[in-house]
Amino acid sequence: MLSVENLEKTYSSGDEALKGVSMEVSGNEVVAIIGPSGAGKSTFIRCINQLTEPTSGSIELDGVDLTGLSDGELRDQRRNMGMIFQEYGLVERLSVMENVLAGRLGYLSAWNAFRRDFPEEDVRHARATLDRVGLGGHDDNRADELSGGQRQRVGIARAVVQRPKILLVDEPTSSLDPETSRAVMQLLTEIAADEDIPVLINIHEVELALEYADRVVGLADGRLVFEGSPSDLDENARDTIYRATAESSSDPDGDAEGSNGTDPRMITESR
Ligand SMILES: Nc1ncnc2c1ncn2[C@@H]1O[C@H](COP(=O)(O)OP(=O)(O)OP(=O)(O)O)[C@@H](O)[C@H]1O
Repeated sequence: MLSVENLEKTYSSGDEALKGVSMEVSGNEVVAIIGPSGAGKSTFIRCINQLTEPTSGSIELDGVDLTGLSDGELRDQRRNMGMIFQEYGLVERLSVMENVLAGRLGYLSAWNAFRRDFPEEDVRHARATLDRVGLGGHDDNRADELSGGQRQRVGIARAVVQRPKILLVDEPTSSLDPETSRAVMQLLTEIAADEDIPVLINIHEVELALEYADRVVGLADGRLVFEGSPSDLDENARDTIYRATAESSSDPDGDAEGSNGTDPRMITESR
């Protein structure tokens, strides 16, 4: 289970990207984070993976606090978090198989990692995972020979072979056409069930979140302002998520979100 408590992030530029966000993600649920540009969605995912250091708050994965770890401890904990990126994050000149096996590098000794010497079991698992994501037979293709949708499937396979405890997914469909986007979202929901792990997805496209997520979280101006099932995300809820940024920038007290004060699902303060 991922448990985030009162997470804050202020960049050195002074930008307050997260202002006390708390949430839990567990089981094999698919949770979509939506919100306007600049709401803090990417910062949230990057803080969980410690690609960005939070300013304060706690992040626990299966009871282990991920903040303040030594480099070695962080390396071990990162193995537990599969990360999937908007721009795929592949090494374009390497083969599909080499890219997928990169997900196992964190398990190798430094010497074997240097030589890219993977156990046979890792290679078997990588091949089976490539079949699973619909890329069987593409092992030897270079990554730059693939379409965007295929590249994202390689990114998903690389995360899955880590055998992570959670998948963190940052805008997986932003570079894809609508049909491919739906196929990628479908695959992610199937992986959550097959691997029995939760999936936390930042996503711009609200309709995709509604179709594929079990739960939707709305961020606005660094705060969690909505949390509920897709069916709870009615027009009023959407309005709150997408209006809050504009209102808070003209609200000197910074407490404009939830100002309608009528909907119990709207979260007006950090928990
Ligand atoms: N590296 C950084 N240095 C300084 N400020 C940053 C940095 N990254 C993000 N920010 C600021 O933090 C705030 C939140 O940005 P973030 O990228 O997390 O939002 P987002 O919801 O993911 O937006 P988008 O949907 O456009 O990607 C914004 O004000 C942004 O300008």
